[in-house]
Amino acid sequence: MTTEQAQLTEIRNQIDSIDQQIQDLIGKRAECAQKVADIKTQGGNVNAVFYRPEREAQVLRAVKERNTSLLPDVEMAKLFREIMSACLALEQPVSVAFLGPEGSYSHASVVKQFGSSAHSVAVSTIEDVFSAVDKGDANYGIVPVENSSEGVVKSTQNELIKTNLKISGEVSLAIHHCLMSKSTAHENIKKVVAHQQALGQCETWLKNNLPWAEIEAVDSNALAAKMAQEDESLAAIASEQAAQLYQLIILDSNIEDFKDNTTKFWVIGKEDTQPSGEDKTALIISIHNKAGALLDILESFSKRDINMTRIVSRPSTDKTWDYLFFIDVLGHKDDENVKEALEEVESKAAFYKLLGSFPVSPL
Ligand SMILES: C=C(O[C@@H]1C=C(C(=O)O)C=C[C@H]1O)C(=O)O
Repeated sequence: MTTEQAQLTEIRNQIDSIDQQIQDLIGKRAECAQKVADIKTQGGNVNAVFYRPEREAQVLRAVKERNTSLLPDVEMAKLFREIMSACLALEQPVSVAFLGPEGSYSHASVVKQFGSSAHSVAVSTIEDVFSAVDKGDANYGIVPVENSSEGVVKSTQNELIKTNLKISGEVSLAIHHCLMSKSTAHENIKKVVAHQQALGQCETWLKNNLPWAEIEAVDSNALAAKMAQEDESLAAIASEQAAQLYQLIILDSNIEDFKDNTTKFWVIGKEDTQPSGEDKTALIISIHNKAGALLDILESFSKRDINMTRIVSRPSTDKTWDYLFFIDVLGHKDDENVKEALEEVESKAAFYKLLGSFPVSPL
């Protein structure tokens, strides 16, 4: 054996032994998760809630805080995200409705938030995500709220105004588009297919790199990838996961014109989420049409040092030129100062709806 081989064998033996220890510990962790399930279902409780977003956020934050390894904090947290996902599936596999088909960015956000052991349920519209959770066809749903270059998602806003469901989590997903095809050569591509939003986000890149190609908008990027699987003259713009799923070759990565392209998603469910120590609260209000009314409402937050992280306005659909405001603040609705501020806002607003409190995402 050469010295190099001997050195490698030595290290690989060490890795084998570490893996064995990790596996034993994961096994022990799974037993604990099972015990948690037994406690939750004690006395025949059939309404037990297994998924606890605030607890998961706390576990992931602790992982990041403890991390002194060579792995970046987020990579370490992602590993624990998967371990928790598998442990939760032992208690009860959680089902999550998303805007399909598989391989969409909504699908990627399900995996980011719930891990790959979650059971994802593809539906065809954002309205269907809400109704799947409402009817109990899925435990949770994930809906896109806002994209950094394209703005708010109107159909999600419309549903949020009407729904009785609560927001229980937030996922930020960096959107990196890839150009993919069955063919390995750019010159074979006659047409590029993608969702209108993705085409818009890659417009300059397409002009510079595939000036000869025809461009066609289709219903979703994942559908575009499906089409490219069947026709070598097509290239699709979609996610890396879509390329894997539809067995396409990635010709170019990160082809979006704006590099910080990010979409924010919300998790919707039936339960209130307990405080995790670092939370956000989302609400919708409309105000009386008088001078200073909005300022008056915002003061309820600012005088208590409550940080407002987002305010988005849109015309109300039932009264012309009345406005609705979608507001996010830092803090949980049960935190004393947030609670007081919300009570005050409710008393001042013409319309008030609390959408929920949820953990600030550790991932
Ligand atoms: C184990 C529990 O249930 C689930 C699994 C968790 C885990 O594996 O750490 C954390 C929260 C819950 O989603 C719990 O409630 O503590």
